[in-house]
Amino acid sequence: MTALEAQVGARRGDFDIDVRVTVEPGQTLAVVGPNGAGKSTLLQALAGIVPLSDGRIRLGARSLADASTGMELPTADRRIGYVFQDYLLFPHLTLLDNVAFGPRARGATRGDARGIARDWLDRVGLADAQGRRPHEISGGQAQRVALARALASDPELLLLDEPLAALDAETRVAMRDELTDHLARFAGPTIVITHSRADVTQLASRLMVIEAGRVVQSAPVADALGTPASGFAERFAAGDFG
Ligand SMILES: Nc1ncnc2c1ncn2[C@@H]1O[C@H](COP(=O)(O)OP(=O)(O)OP(=O)(O)O)[C@@H](O)[C@H]1O
Repeated sequence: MTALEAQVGARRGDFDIDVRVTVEPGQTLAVVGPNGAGKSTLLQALAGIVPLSDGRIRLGARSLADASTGMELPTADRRIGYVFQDYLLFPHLTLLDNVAFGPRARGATRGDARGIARDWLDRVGLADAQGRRPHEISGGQAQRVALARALASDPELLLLDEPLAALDAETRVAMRDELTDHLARFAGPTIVITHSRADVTQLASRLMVIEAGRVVQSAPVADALGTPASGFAERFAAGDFG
């Protein structure tokens, strides 16, 4: 079983984060905070897109990064599934090849990678659309492809950056239910960034509030929402952000 244990120091120009995060296998941690608090920076540091300035990242027995030695495992070798805020599908590739990209990058033959991709498109209900390109599908479908692509590479850690934010209200409710099912089947740790209280209560078991690059609160969801530790956390718990 693979837990995430990280102490993440990272810089973005004048801005920096210093966040300790632990997520157990099969657990989902929701990360909330005001705009610019450093939530995406945290995920990008975990994924190796932004280097650590301080701290270390461990995933199970593996060290992904250690600032004390300068070790940074390349993103492709971290075994991380990442759903970006705006999905970032490859526009010129079919849905099948978008999803096959991860397994292919991990060394699967073209045929095997496509087989895995077909299986994942089937699981997210898009088997019939495998030959389409991203501009030919809806936002909800793109969200499903992005999730299939993240999971098809058999990740040990799942990072979701506002995965439902771009969807209309009705689609969001349906996709939240689908995401709940996928997360229940995923054995590794998951971190989901969101601005939605409904996402937190339905998807996550723990909640972490980040403000100005620092952890303000980290607790089981019910405790965090019941005793919010800051003005932002209080407004979030009251459902002011949807
Ligand atoms: N590529 C970059 N170069 C320099 N600064 C950046 C870069 N990306 C983000 N920042 C800055 O880093 C800070 C944190 O940004 P980040 O995207 O991590 O916040 P966030 O909590 O995810 O915000 P949001 O809720 O708006 O997505 C912000 O002040 C932002 O302006």
